[in-house]
Amino acid sequence: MPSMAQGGLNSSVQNNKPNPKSPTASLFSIRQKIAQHRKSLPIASVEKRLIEEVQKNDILIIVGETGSGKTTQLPQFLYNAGFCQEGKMVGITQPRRIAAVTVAKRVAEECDVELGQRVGYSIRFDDTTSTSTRLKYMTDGLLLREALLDPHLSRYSVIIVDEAHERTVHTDVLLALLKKVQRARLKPVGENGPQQNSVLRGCQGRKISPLKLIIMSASLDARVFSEYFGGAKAVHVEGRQHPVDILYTAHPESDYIDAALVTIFQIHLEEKVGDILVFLTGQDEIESVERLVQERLQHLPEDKRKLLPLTIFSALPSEQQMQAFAPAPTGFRKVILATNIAETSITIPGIRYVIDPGFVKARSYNPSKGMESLDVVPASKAQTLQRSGRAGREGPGKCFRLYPEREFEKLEDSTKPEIKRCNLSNVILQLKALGIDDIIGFDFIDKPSRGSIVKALEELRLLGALTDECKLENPVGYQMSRLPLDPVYSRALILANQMNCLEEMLITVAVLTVESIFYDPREKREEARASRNHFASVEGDHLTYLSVYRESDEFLEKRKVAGSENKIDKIMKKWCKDNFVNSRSLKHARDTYRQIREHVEQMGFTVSSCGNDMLEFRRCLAASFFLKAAQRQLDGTYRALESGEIVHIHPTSVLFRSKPECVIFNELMQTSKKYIKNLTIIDPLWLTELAPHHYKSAEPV
Ligand SMILES: Nc1ncnc2c1ncn2[C@@H]1O[C@H](COP(=O)(O)OP(=O)(O)OP(=O)(O)O)[C@@H](O)[C@H]1O
Repeated sequence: MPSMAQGGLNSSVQNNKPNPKSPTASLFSIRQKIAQHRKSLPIASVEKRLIEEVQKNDILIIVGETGSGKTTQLPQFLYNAGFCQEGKMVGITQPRRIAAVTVAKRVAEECDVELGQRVGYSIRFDDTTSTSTRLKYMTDGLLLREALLDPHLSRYSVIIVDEAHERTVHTDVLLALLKKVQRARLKPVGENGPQQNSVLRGCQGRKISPLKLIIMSASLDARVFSEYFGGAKAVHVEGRQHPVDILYTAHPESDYIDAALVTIFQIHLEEKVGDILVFLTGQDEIESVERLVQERLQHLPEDKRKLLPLTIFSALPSEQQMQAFAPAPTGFRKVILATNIAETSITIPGIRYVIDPGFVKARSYNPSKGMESLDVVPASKAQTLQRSGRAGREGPGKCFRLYPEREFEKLEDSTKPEIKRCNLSNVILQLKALGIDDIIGFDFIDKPSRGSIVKALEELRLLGALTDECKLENPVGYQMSRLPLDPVYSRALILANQMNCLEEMLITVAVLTVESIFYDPREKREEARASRNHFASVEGDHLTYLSVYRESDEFLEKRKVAGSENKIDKIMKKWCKDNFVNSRSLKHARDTYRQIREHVEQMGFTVSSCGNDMLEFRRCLAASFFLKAAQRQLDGTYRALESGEIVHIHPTSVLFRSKPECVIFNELMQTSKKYIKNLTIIDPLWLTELAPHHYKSAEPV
């Protein structure tokens, strides 16, 4: 792979400094600092060569160290080189929402423009772009949705797929789609090469020219991508902005949570100024470390307590995630407890220390059993490299890996592509909506197993999205593809609309999207259980969630709480604490409810409620989730009707003790046992009545 050594600098800073006493002086100095910072990035020295490579190659793979400036600078180089003329845009995709948002804000600041003007971001439920936007940061999933409306992606001159090493299912599908779009936008190859004079018409009759594609990461196996794109050129941007010292433990740690806590306090008490970023595996773990940090702080002398724990995980509402990006109050050190959503692309100002216990929660899926599992597994080398890359972005940093160096050598190089370990029904429905019919023959970079494709097609057929010939032809299928939800939840909303319980289903789906609506501290388990009883419905978890949500609504209503979001948040937090409800999860559920409600209303649905007729709502749950039904066996275990698996009711379910005869459930998870979660009691006869195409005879047992 040719590399680009650091050479001359291309950016320039203005020399005509204003009077230091003038009001514009401080603004000038901020601008000057930013300009100097940009000049100092390794990528700045190769701007001209990179642009030449983009001009010469329709597909370019760029590998460069973390922090070298790929994500923030390359789009600006392309803008300056004229790639956004005639209203065209450069699109930059990120696997994570948080990265799309924070990077766009930073680039807008660097360009000295208002966010949403030249530079903007667009993520599910939050679009800041305008007709003036030329550099558009977005999630890979969002670009896939855009392709539904504009199959040639005709508004883009260049698309940059950033952090491609993450190999999310959306990145993989997007790469395949972009390959197709690029071909469609090329004229038949003539003597002048492929990229000249080619003009097609976009969906709105606009002229469209060839599409440039750039694939980018710091930890990319460039060969895999190059081969996939028929020998595409790969270049390496050399140079790292600031050094990061990597430190390992001498021996393996038996308890990585405890080791992380010890390291947090060691840094806090012994190291120089600088904030700390700790990578943990999930919301529960993060919240328990947050509490432990608070507790241990109480044992420190008053003047040593200035450590502020903050959190970042995907179920946290965006504005709360953003709190981690604000500077710590004077004299305080921030310790940010994050999942791997903070692993790539983002720069959190102030971070000098990273603590990496070396684990990640990874989803896997067994299509034949329809069973998902979420296991804590060792992170890959690519992930650990990204993690250490979060230190050293503003100055030299340190990364504390909580395992011995010999363990690092044993890690997998990269993470197994998500497409090989997830339920594909969502992706396949989207591909179908994009007009891609032959899923098995589709040109994936890594083919998912035939078994999981067949299973997903079957599921979509049973949900009524596809015809018996696996074609997307009916209105229900199109409606389902328009909703940004798992097909089974989209179907549930469509059915609820017909059965007059859309309001109840919207709440249910919103609550099901959060990790856990209840707060269950180990030390107060009994008290928490007693409080949960107050919400508990004998008919199951879904109705219990409804009552939590509704009681929180009534509480706000009674108080006639008006005023700022902050005031509402405060009051809600107190209510949640008293009722052992997880306030962050509830807030997330409320936001999601609002967003999905907007979607269904745009689709022309009227949100009506079944009032107290919970029978109708349970019938609707049965009609929606009939693929996940389970029947009690003589020995008290359950048999999942679809797969025949022997399963157990999860102890967190309100039905754990009552053991009803027949239930529907939303999740089948393998942890210490095969557990079903989120259950509602149903009459087994409903299955044959409401899903006769699946349960043909009158005996589902
Ligand atoms: N929000 C921000 N606030 C302050 N500085 C920032 C911010 N975003 C980026 N930077 C600075 O710009 C540098 C380059 O960031 P950029 O995201 O372009 O690098 P990258 O090569 O894409 O890194 P990675 O591979 O880790 O995504 C960072 O190291 C940091 O110094």
